[in-house]
Amino acid sequence: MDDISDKDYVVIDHFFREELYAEIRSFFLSKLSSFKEAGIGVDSDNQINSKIRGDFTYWLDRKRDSDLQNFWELLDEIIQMFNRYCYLSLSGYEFHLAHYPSGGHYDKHLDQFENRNNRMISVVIYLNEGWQQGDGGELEIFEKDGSSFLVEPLAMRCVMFKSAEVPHAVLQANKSRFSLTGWLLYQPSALGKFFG
Ligand SMILES: O=C(O)CCC(=O)C(=O)O
Ligand SMILES: [Fe+2]
Repeated sequence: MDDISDKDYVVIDHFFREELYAEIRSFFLSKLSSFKEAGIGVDSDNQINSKIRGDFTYWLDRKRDSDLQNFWELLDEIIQMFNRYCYLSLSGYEFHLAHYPSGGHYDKHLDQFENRNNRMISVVIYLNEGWQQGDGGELEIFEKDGSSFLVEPLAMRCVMFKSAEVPHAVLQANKSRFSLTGWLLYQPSALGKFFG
């Protein structure tokens, strides 16, 4: 909590109990055939441009995806913590599973859209067991002074950052790259269901 207040981002390893991690990963694998090519922008603006991003996503829905019940409950706790310790007024979230096939990347961007600015905190959880140097798909985080550093997308690692403040990019993956990505919202939104 202190890190995200001071530095705008935080990287946490071993974020989950093993059991919860295993549940998320097996859910991910069970949905892999239903992923769709991700777009950029919101709603009617939503365009697919694989020059900018090359991932495939599956938007989650708490009611339908009740196999992730333990994850949803953890998320409720995380939101409460942000509200209590960082004085945010988070009241919703939107999450998707993301698959970057080999060759996929995402250019430098911010997670807020021009016409929609309710994404407060970005949360990325990586599911890549046995990731090694050379597999690619590192998350590049840009600091305010323009310097940047790389975060390896290791299994059980969670990265959180302020959606409006931290520019970031996903370097080209040389192997399939799996993650669970989402946004904690200032106001709830159903938009997530309609794009990606
Ligand atoms: O998967 C990641 O490391 C970041 C993904 C991302 O930036 C996004 O989906 O907006
Ligand atoms: Fe992003």
